[in-house]
Amino acid sequence: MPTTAKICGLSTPTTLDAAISGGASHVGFVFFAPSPRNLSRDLAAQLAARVPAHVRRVGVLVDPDDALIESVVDAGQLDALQLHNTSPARAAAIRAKTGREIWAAVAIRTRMDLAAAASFMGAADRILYDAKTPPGAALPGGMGVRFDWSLLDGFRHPLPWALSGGLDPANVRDAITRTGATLVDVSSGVESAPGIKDVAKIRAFLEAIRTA
Ligand SMILES: O=C(O)c1ccccc1NCC(=O)[C@H](O)[C@H](O)COP(=O)(O)O
Repeated sequence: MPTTAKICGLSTPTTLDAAISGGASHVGFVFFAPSPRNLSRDLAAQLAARVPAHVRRVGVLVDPDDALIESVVDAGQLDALQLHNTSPARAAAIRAKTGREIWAAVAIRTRMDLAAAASFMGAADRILYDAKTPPGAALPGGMGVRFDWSLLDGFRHPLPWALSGGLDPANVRDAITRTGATLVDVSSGVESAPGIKDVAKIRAFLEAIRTA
């Protein structure tokens, strides 16, 4: 099965267009104030309008309250909500309330961290295995941290899944070969500085997965 990609943290028309024309299956919009990729509702609406129907819009949220969800889901025309630091019960409630596909981010550093994935059965539609960011870090994702992919060896995935954390144009082919991921997610690996996406790196990443 060919691998597809979500380019996360897009915030300009030019870089969004590069992700779309390069073949991304998903584009990610971050709604988390401390992030350099945080979008206002209005900018999200402008960007969302550029996305063709075959590309899915994923909103990235950190244990969001109802007000934030109500503010961004329609404005960003979000097809899926990627939830970080959110309990299974809350994820299930958000899924019931919005009717949107739910991706549960599970932060991985050790094999024991994988156990959390099963707790999202019935609450989420997909697990995003992401690297655990360092204690005290400002963000739970988007920091270019990679986890040991061998932790996934032999793991019985409880749900469809995607691989994330520290991917870039140079390592994504190995990541796919090593883990068998059919969906990969990248943010800082296609940036020139935090929050600044780089068109050439986006193209290189998408080209790399096409030839994986
Ligand atoms: O990217 C952010 O700023 C962000 C902020 C708050 C929660 C999650 C965030 N990103 C989540 C993502 O989906 C990233 O693509 C993922 O963590 C991988 O990031 P990277 O290691 O930089 O490729």
